[in-house]
Amino acid sequence: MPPPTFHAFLRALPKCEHHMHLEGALRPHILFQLASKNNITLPQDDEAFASPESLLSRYQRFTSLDDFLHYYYIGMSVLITASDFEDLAWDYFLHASADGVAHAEVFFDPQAHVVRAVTYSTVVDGFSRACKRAESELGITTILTSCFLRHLPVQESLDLFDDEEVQKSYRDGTVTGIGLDSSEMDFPPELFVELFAKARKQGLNLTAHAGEEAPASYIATAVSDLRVTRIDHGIALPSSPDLLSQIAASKMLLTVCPLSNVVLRCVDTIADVPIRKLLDAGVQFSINSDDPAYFGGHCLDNHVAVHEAFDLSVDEWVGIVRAGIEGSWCATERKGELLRVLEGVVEEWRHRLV
Ligand SMILES: Nc1ncnc2[nH]cnc12
Ligand SMILES: [Zn+2]
Repeated sequence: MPPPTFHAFLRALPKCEHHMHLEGALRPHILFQLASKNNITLPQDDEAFASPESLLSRYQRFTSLDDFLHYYYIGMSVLITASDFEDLAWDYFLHASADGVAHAEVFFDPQAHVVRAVTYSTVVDGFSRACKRAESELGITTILTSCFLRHLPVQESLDLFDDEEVQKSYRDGTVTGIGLDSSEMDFPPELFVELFAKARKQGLNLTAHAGEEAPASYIATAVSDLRVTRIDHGIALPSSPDLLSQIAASKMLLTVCPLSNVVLRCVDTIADVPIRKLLDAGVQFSINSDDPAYFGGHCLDNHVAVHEAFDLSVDEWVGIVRAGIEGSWCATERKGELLRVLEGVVEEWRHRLV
């Protein structure tokens, strides 16, 4: 743990979280409660599902992204009603608020719900109700981004994108962007060029998971072919010095998720997340929780873990948080507000931290 004062400083910073999957906030004991309420039978041939405790201990032994995704998709199968989705997101926003998150751009995976006959509107109604509450009761501004699952046939993503309910959510601004997630290896970004071209034409924000387990070439094609304005994870970036310089010069934001990278064995330890390399190269990045219920920590825990591993200076932290504000998809006025809060925090804390 950093000294108590530094921990309080990290908490006080007006952090923007850009990379968290709302379904990844489903904690095992809630998962079991919802399974019982909604009459969902959890797999009986896997002893991990014997109890919330055994499930949680299985989460500590993930072997890869795909091993995690297996549990992630089973877990979310207990979400049925709009209230289930609302309660899940609200639980996340309460944690985010306690962590000092000021602005949250959150993902959800519509294809994983519509395939179970839970309608897109049910999911979006529930999540957007929680977003509205987060804004009015917690003062957290929010943005919802619909992610498409890259392990499924491309045509399924195009069909869902064109669906009337989905289009309505884009038109009315309830959902303002698309992302690309799920199994990465062998599903390179360029497969989804048509989907992203359509979304771009509609003025949606574009992001993609890239360079999490797969090499930097996935980051390159996410940028060149999908024309994303953000990269989720991107930890493979330093392996390509030219691309590293290009991303740094473009000021594109990487949404780095340190605890996730360790738990999913993309790196051995937090010290192997390329935080120092990104800072030295001038790459803009934010620090995020990805799937907090599965990876053992929320946004602040990720900041603390990075501080413990890299012992960053106050100025480096201020730079990271400023990059997060500037790289957010919120309105310019909100960015201005958050930058002023950041200035106030620095003024209040700098003398206490020397
Ligand atoms: N870390 C991750 N990578 C890819 N897809 C995901 N879906 C939820 N978490 C994910
Ligand atoms: Zn993710």
